[in-house]
Amino acid sequence: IEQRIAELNKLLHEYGHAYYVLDQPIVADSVYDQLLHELIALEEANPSLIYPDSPTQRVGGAVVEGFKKVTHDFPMLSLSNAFNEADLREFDRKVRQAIGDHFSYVCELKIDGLAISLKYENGVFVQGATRGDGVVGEDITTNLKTIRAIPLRLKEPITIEVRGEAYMPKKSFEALNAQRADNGEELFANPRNAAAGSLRQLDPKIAASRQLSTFIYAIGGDGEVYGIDGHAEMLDYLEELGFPSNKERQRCSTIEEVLAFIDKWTENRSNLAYEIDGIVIKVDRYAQQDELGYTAKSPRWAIAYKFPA
Ligand SMILES: COc1nc2nc(N)nc(N)c2nc1C
Repeated sequence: IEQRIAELNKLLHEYGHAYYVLDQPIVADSVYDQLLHELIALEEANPSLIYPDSPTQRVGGAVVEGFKKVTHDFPMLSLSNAFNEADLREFDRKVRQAIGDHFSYVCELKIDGLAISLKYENGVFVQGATRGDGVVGEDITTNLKTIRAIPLRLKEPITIEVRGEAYMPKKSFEALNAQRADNGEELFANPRNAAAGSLRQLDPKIAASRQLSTFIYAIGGDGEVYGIDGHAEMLDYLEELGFPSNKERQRCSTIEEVLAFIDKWTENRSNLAYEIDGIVIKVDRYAQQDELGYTAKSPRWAIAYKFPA
Protein backbone atom coordinates (compact mmCIF):
# COMPACT_ATOMS: atom_id res chain seq x y z
CA ILE A 1 0.00 0.00 0.00
CA GLU A 2 2.70 2.49 1.05
CA GLN A 3 4.52 1.79 -2.18
CA ARG A 4 1.41 2.36 -4.31
CA ILE A 5 0.59 5.59 -2.44
CA ALA A 6 4.16 6.83 -2.96
CA GLU A 7 3.96 5.90 -6.64
CA LEU A 8 0.59 7.65 -7.10
CA ASN A 9 1.87 10.82 -5.39
CA LYS A 10 4.89 10.83 -7.69
CA LEU A 11 2.87 10.20 -10.86
CA LEU A 12 0.14 12.74 -10.05
CA HIS A 13 2.74 15.34 -9.09
CA GLU A 14 4.54 14.82 -12.41
CA TYR A 15 1.34 14.76 -14.51
CA GLY A 16 -0.06 17.76 -12.62
CA HIS A 17 3.11 19.77 -13.17
CA ALA A 18 3.12 18.97 -16.88
CA TYR A 19 -0.54 19.93 -17.26
CA TYR A 20 -0.96 22.92 -14.94
CA VAL A 21 2.53 24.43 -14.86
CA LEU A 22 4.01 23.61 -18.27
CA ASP A 23 0.66 23.53 -20.08
CA GLN A 24 1.96 20.37 -21.81
CA PRO A 25 -0.22 17.40 -20.69
CA ILE A 26 1.51 14.01 -20.83
CA VAL A 27 -1.58 11.89 -20.02
CA ALA A 28 -5.26 12.21 -20.82
CA ASP A 29 -7.47 13.86 -18.17
CA SER A 30 -9.27 10.55 -17.69
CA VAL A 31 -5.99 8.84 -16.74
CA TYR A 32 -5.18 11.63 -14.26
CA ASP A 33 -8.68 11.48 -12.73
CA GLN A 34 -8.56 7.69 -12.42
CA LEU A 35 -5.23 7.78 -10.58
CA LEU A 36 -6.46 10.63 -8.38
CA HIS A 37 -9.56 8.63 -7.38
CA GLU A 38 -7.39 5.60 -6.65
CA LEU A 39 -5.22 7.78 -4.35
CA ILE A 40 -8.31 9.29 -2.65
CA ALA A 41 -9.60 5.76 -1.91
CA LEU A 42 -6.23 4.56 -0.58
CA GLU A 43 -5.85 7.68 1.60
CA GLU A 44 -9.36 7.28 3.00
CA ALA A 45 -8.49 3.72 4.01
CA ASN A 46 -5.04 4.75 5.31
CA PRO A 47 -5.22 8.34 6.64
CA SER A 48 -1.82 8.01 8.31
CA LEU A 49 -0.27 7.62 4.85
CA ILE A 50 -1.58 10.95 3.47
CA TYR A 51 1.32 13.09 2.22
CA PRO A 52 1.00 16.82 3.14
CA ASP A 53 1.62 17.72 -0.51
CA SER A 54 -0.66 15.03 -1.91
CA PRO A 55 -2.83 16.48 -4.72
CA THR A 56 -5.84 15.39 -2.65
CA GLN A 57 -4.87 18.01 -0.03
CA ARG A 58 -5.41 20.96 -2.37
CA VAL A 59 -9.04 21.41 -1.49
CA GLY A 60 -8.82 20.15 2.05
CA GLY A 61 -9.20 23.48 3.84
CA ALA A 62 -12.27 24.12 5.99
CA VAL A 63 -14.41 27.22 5.51
CA VAL A 64 -12.59 30.07 7.27
CA GLU A 65 -14.23 32.87 9.30
CA GLY A 66 -12.03 35.52 7.69
CA PHE A 67 -8.47 36.11 6.56
CA LYS A 68 -5.76 36.87 9.08
CA LYS A 69 -3.27 39.62 8.38
CA VAL A 70 0.23 38.77 7.17
CA THR A 71 3.25 41.09 7.23
CA HIS A 72 5.40 40.35 4.19
CA ASP A 73 9.03 39.46 4.99
CA PHE A 74 9.93 41.59 1.97
CA PRO A 75 7.61 44.47 1.07
CA MET A 76 5.81 43.91 -2.25
CA LEU A 77 6.84 46.60 -4.69
CA SER A 78 4.63 48.63 -6.96
CA LEU A 79 5.73 49.65 -10.43
CA SER A 80 5.70 53.16 -11.85
CA ASN A 81 3.69 53.45 -15.04
CA ALA A 82 4.41 54.53 -18.61
CA PHE A 83 1.52 55.37 -20.93
CA ASN A 84 3.25 56.27 -24.17
CA GLU A 85 6.51 56.20 -26.10
CA ALA A 86 7.74 59.46 -24.56
CA ASP A 87 7.37 58.00 -21.04
CA LEU A 88 9.33 54.92 -22.12
CA ARG A 89 12.11 56.95 -23.74
CA GLU A 90 12.35 59.09 -20.60
CA PHE A 91 12.67 55.92 -18.47
CA ASP A 92 15.39 54.64 -20.82
CA ARG A 93 17.23 57.98 -20.70
CA LYS A 94 17.30 57.92 -16.89
CA VAL A 95 18.54 54.32 -16.86
CA ARG A 96 21.38 55.13 -19.25
CA GLN A 97 22.23 58.28 -17.32
CA ALA A 98 22.66 56.14 -14.19
CA ILE A 99 24.35 52.97 -15.49
CA GLY A 100 25.59 53.72 -19.01
CA ASP A 101 24.77 51.71 -22.15
CA HIS A 102 26.01 48.22 -21.28
CA PHE A 103 22.90 46.50 -19.98
CA SER A 104 19.82 44.67 -21.25
CA TYR A 105 16.15 44.80 -20.42
CA VAL A 106 13.83 41.88 -19.84
CA CYS A 107 10.31 42.48 -21.15
CA GLU A 108 7.37 40.52 -19.70
CA LEU A 109 3.63 40.46 -20.20
CA LYS A 110 1.78 42.19 -17.38
CA ILE A 111 -0.95 39.71 -16.42
CA ASP A 112 -4.27 41.34 -15.48
CA GLY A 113 -4.89 39.53 -12.21
CA LEU A 114 -3.96 40.10 -8.60
CA ALA A 115 -0.55 40.09 -6.98
CA ILE A 116 0.21 37.23 -4.59
CA SER A 117 3.15 36.24 -2.44
CA LEU A 118 4.00 32.55 -1.83
CA LYS A 119 6.29 31.37 0.96
CA TYR A 120 8.09 28.02 0.90
CA GLU A 121 10.07 26.51 3.78
CA ASN A 122 12.39 23.60 2.95
CA GLY A 123 10.60 23.32 -0.36
CA VAL A 124 7.07 23.07 1.09
CA PHE A 125 4.35 25.69 0.40
CA VAL A 126 3.54 27.12 3.85
CA GLN A 127 1.79 30.42 3.27
CA GLY A 128 0.21 32.52 0.52
CA ALA A 129 -0.96 36.10 0.83
CA THR A 130 -2.45 38.99 -1.10
CA ARG A 131 -0.36 42.11 -1.70
CA GLY A 132 -2.54 44.28 0.55
CA ASP A 133 -0.79 47.64 0.95
CA GLY A 134 2.56 46.10 0.02
CA VAL A 135 3.58 45.60 3.65
CA VAL A 136 0.56 43.83 5.16
CA GLY A 137 -1.61 41.47 3.13
CA GLU A 138 -4.20 38.78 3.89
CA ASP A 139 -3.46 35.09 4.42
CA ILE A 140 -5.31 33.23 1.64
CA THR A 141 -3.23 30.03 1.83
CA THR A 142 -6.22 27.65 1.75
CA ASN A 143 -7.56 29.27 -1.40
CA LEU A 144 -4.16 29.46 -3.10
CA LYS A 145 -3.61 25.72 -2.43
CA THR A 146 -6.53 25.07 -4.80
CA ILE A 147 -4.61 26.66 -7.70
CA ARG A 148 -3.07 23.64 -9.45
CA ALA A 149 -0.31 25.75 -11.01
CA ILE A 150 1.02 26.53 -7.52
CA PRO A 151 3.41 23.72 -6.52
CA LEU A 152 2.81 22.34 -3.02
CA ARG A 153 6.43 21.13 -2.96
CA LEU A 154 9.43 22.41 -4.92
CA LYS A 155 12.05 20.34 -6.72
CA GLU A 156 14.62 21.56 -4.12
CA PRO A 157 14.06 21.78 -0.34
CA ILE A 158 14.81 25.49 -0.26
CA THR A 159 13.28 28.34 1.68
CA ILE A 160 12.14 31.07 -0.67
CA GLU A 161 9.38 33.65 -1.09
CA VAL A 162 8.09 34.31 -4.61
CA ARG A 163 5.69 36.84 -6.12
CA GLY A 164 3.37 36.45 -9.01
CA GLU A 165 -0.03 37.20 -10.46
CA ALA A 166 -3.05 34.99 -9.82
CA TYR A 167 -5.44 35.17 -12.75
CA MET A 168 -8.55 33.64 -14.28
CA PRO A 169 -8.04 32.38 -17.87
CA LYS A 170 -10.46 33.90 -20.38
CA LYS A 171 -12.18 30.52 -20.95
CA SER A 172 -12.81 30.05 -17.22
CA PHE A 173 -14.17 33.60 -17.02
CA GLU A 174 -16.60 33.09 -19.90
CA ALA A 175 -17.81 29.75 -18.46
CA LEU A 176 -18.25 31.25 -14.99
CA ASN A 177 -20.28 34.21 -16.25
CA ALA A 178 -22.40 31.94 -18.47
CA GLN A 179 -23.19 29.83 -15.40
CA ARG A 180 -23.96 32.94 -13.32
CA ALA A 181 -26.25 34.25 -16.09
CA ASP A 182 -28.13 30.92 -16.00
CA ASN A 183 -28.48 31.22 -12.21
CA GLY A 184 -29.63 34.84 -12.50
CA GLU A 185 -26.55 35.94 -10.54
CA GLU A 186 -24.64 39.20 -11.07
CA LEU A 187 -21.88 38.81 -13.67
CA PHE A 188 -18.22 39.60 -13.07
CA ALA A 189 -17.05 42.64 -15.04
CA ASN A 190 -13.72 41.14 -16.05
CA PRO A 191 -11.36 38.21 -15.27
CA ARG A 192 -9.39 40.30 -12.80
CA ASN A 193 -12.43 40.98 -10.62
CA ALA A 194 -13.49 37.35 -10.96
CA ALA A 195 -10.05 36.16 -9.80
CA ALA A 196 -10.03 38.60 -6.88
CA GLY A 197 -13.55 37.57 -5.91
CA SER A 198 -12.61 33.89 -6.10
CA LEU A 199 -9.60 34.26 -3.82
CA ARG A 200 -11.69 36.17 -1.28
CA GLN A 201 -14.10 33.26 -0.91
CA LEU A 202 -14.21 31.91 2.65
CA ASP A 203 -14.96 28.42 1.30
CA PRO A 204 -11.95 26.96 -0.56
CA LYS A 205 -14.25 24.63 -2.48
CA ILE A 206 -15.64 27.66 -4.29
CA ALA A 207 -12.14 29.01 -5.00
CA ALA A 208 -11.19 25.53 -6.30
CA SER A 209 -14.14 25.57 -8.71
CA ARG A 210 -12.95 28.80 -10.37
CA GLN A 211 -9.96 27.22 -12.20
CA LEU A 212 -7.53 30.02 -11.44
CA SER A 213 -3.89 29.93 -12.48
CA THR A 214 -0.75 31.96 -11.83
CA PHE A 215 2.52 33.17 -13.31
CA ILE A 216 5.46 33.79 -10.96
CA TYR A 217 7.59 36.82 -11.87
CA ALA A 218 9.88 37.69 -8.97
CA ILE A 219 11.30 36.59 -5.65
CA GLY A 220 11.14 38.43 -2.35
CA GLY A 221 14.55 39.52 -1.19
CA ASP A 222 17.94 39.24 -2.77
CA GLY A 223 18.47 37.05 -5.85
CA GLU A 224 22.23 36.84 -5.28
CA VAL A 225 21.46 34.70 -2.21
CA TYR A 226 20.67 31.90 -4.69
CA GLY A 227 23.85 32.54 -6.67
CA ILE A 228 21.90 34.17 -9.46
CA ASP A 229 22.85 37.62 -10.78
CA GLY A 230 20.07 38.54 -13.17
CA HIS A 231 16.31 38.49 -13.53
CA ALA A 232 16.06 36.39 -16.72
CA GLU A 233 18.28 33.76 -15.09
CA MET A 234 16.10 33.90 -11.96
CA LEU A 235 12.95 33.16 -13.98
CA ASP A 236 14.68 30.09 -15.48
CA TYR A 237 15.68 28.99 -11.97
CA LEU A 238 12.11 29.41 -10.70
CA GLU A 239 10.89 27.21 -13.58
CA GLU A 240 13.44 24.53 -12.62
CA LEU A 241 12.07 24.67 -9.05
CA GLY A 242 8.60 23.91 -10.42
CA PHE A 243 7.02 27.37 -10.68
CA PRO A 244 5.01 28.50 -13.72
CA SER A 245 6.52 31.56 -15.36
CA ASN A 246 5.25 33.23 -18.47
CA LYS A 247 7.20 32.07 -21.52
CA GLU A 248 6.48 35.21 -23.60
CA ARG A 249 9.35 37.09 -21.96
CA GLN A 250 12.10 38.58 -24.14
CA ARG A 251 15.50 40.14 -23.55
CA CYS A 252 15.82 43.55 -25.24
CA SER A 253 19.05 45.53 -25.70
CA THR A 254 17.51 48.85 -26.76
CA ILE A 255 14.33 50.82 -26.18
CA GLU A 256 13.59 50.31 -29.88
CA GLU A 257 13.40 46.55 -29.25
CA VAL A 258 11.19 47.23 -26.22
CA LEU A 259 8.86 49.33 -28.38
CA ALA A 260 8.73 46.55 -30.99
CA PHE A 261 7.85 44.02 -28.26
CA ILE A 262 5.07 46.35 -27.07
CA ASP A 263 3.73 46.77 -30.63
CA LYS A 264 3.74 42.98 -31.11
CA TRP A 265 1.64 42.36 -28.00
CA THR A 266 -0.61 45.36 -28.54
CA GLU A 267 -1.58 43.54 -31.74
CA ASN A 268 -1.56 39.95 -30.46
CA ARG A 269 -2.89 40.12 -26.92
CA SER A 270 -6.40 39.08 -28.02
CA ASN A 271 -4.93 35.68 -28.96
CA LEU A 272 -3.65 35.01 -25.43
CA ALA A 273 -5.54 32.61 -23.14
CA TYR A 274 -5.49 35.27 -20.40
CA GLU A 275 -5.86 39.05 -20.18
CA ILE A 276 -2.85 41.35 -19.95
CA ASP A 277 -3.01 45.08 -19.13
CA GLY A 278 0.51 46.02 -20.15
CA ILE A 279 4.16 45.13 -20.52
CA VAL A 280 6.72 45.19 -17.70
CA ILE A 281 10.25 46.28 -18.57
CA LYS A 282 13.10 45.53 -16.16
CA VAL A 283 16.85 46.05 -16.20
CA ASP A 284 18.11 42.47 -16.08
CA ARG A 285 21.25 42.33 -13.97
CA TYR A 286 20.87 42.62 -10.18
CA ALA A 287 24.08 44.67 -9.73
CA GLN A 288 22.65 47.26 -12.14
CA GLN A 289 19.25 47.16 -10.41
CA ASP A 290 21.08 47.93 -7.16
CA GLU A 291 22.86 50.87 -8.81
CA LEU A 292 19.52 52.30 -9.92
CA GLY A 293 17.80 51.64 -6.60
CA TYR A 294 14.28 52.63 -5.62
CA THR A 295 12.05 55.67 -5.16
CA ALA A 296 9.87 55.79 -2.04
CA LYS A 297 7.52 53.20 -3.49
CA SER A 298 8.87 51.62 -6.64
CA PRO A 299 12.07 50.44 -8.34
CA ARG A 300 13.92 52.81 -10.68
CA TRP A 301 15.02 49.76 -12.69
CA ALA A 302 11.56 48.75 -13.84
CA ILE A 303 8.49 50.31 -15.41
CA ALA A 304 5.05 49.08 -16.43
CA TYR A 305 3.81 50.22 -19.82
CA LYS A 306 -0.01 50.23 -19.62
CA PHE A 307 -2.08 49.59 -22.75
CA PRO A 308 -4.57 52.37 -23.52
CA ALA A 309 -7.80 51.52 -21.65
C1 LIG B 1 9.64 43.58 -9.78
O1 LIG B 1 8.31 43.96 -9.39
C2 LIG B 1 7.29 43.59 -10.20
N1 LIG B 1 7.47 42.81 -11.28
C3 LIG B 1 6.42 42.46 -12.06
N2 LIG B 1 6.60 41.68 -13.15
C4 LIG B 1 5.55 41.31 -13.89
N3 LIG B 1 5.75 40.53 -14.98
N4 LIG B 1 4.27 41.70 -13.62
C5 LIG B 1 4.04 42.48 -12.54
N5 LIG B 1 2.77 42.85 -12.26
C6 LIG B 1 5.11 42.90 -11.71
N6 LIG B 1 4.91 43.68 -10.61
C7 LIG B 1 5.97 44.02 -9.85
C8 LIG B 1 5.76 44.87 -8.63
